Amino acid sequence: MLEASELILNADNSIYHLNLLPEDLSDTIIIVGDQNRVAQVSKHFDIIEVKKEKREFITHTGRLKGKRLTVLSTGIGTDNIDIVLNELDALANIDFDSRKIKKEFKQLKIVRIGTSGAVQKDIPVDSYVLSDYALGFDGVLHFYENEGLCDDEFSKAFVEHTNWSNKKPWPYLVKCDETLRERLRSNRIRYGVTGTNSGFYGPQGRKLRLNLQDDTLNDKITSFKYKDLKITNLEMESSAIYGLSKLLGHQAVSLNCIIANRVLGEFSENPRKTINGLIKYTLDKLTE
Ligand SMILES: O=P(O)(O)O[C@H]1O[C@H](CO)[C@@H](O)[C@H]1O
Ligand SMILES: O=c1cc[nH]c(=O)[nH]1
Repeated sequence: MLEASELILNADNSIYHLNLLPEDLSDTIIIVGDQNRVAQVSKHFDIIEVKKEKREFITHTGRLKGKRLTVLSTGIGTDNIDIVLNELDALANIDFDSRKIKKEFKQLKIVRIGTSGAVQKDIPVDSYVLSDYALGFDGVLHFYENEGLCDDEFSKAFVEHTNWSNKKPWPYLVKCDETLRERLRSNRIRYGVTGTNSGFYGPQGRKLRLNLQDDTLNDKITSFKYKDLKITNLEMESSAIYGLSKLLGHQAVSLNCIIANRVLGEFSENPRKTINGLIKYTLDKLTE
């Protein structure tokens, strides 16, 4: 039995941070960083059945072309993803009355629709990248037993190429779910390796007033190659989404809207329009 301090439920039996009851959730879930993006997704639904929120976690569940879908905001960062993935899984796979893990496992499909900055010249702003792999610079996965999940040879080559400081977490590489990737695939999408950072400024090599530990890190990220893989873009959630989904047995894919090109110093002139394009694309694919 899970103690009150471990599986934390609110007075109405909803899960602590997400404020959701098991029946509020569909098994296909779109996660977005920005709270305002939830309505940008759910405005396309034919009907919205559930609207709940707490802190940065806003959830709408509804139906589109007969398919039940949930869209949920995570806020920024892998620390929030640790909360969201664990609570989504609890909603699906733990009985809140008995506080025991259910005998029958329910698999969730999780699709991130997020913004991101490209680190390759040939990935233009306003394009879309599906993360075939996520490379985590954040360290969240190291707190879980994860033997055999990550490609350590890739990480070793990356650490050597970048002269990665041993004061930073060991970068971990996790693959997307191939079945869900197949479902979301098309020639409108590029594919790549997404670096997940623990911050937007220093950790992504942005220098405003503070000096960086390694001024050349982004150049080394751009020039890094392992077999036929190159790092394509940077954002702040995908590695923990992939890592925790794999450990929990769920399918996950991260779709990135490229709003910045860090090599060319460019930023999208209309990010909202580009994000809306990716939202429509994803909804079409999920309801095909
Ligand atoms: O647009 P979202 O989904 O928030 O994703 C990206 O944008 C945020 C930073 O501006 C980070 O969360 C990053 O991953
Ligand atoms: O450069 C960018 C753009 C969006 N989100 C990020 O995390 N980085």
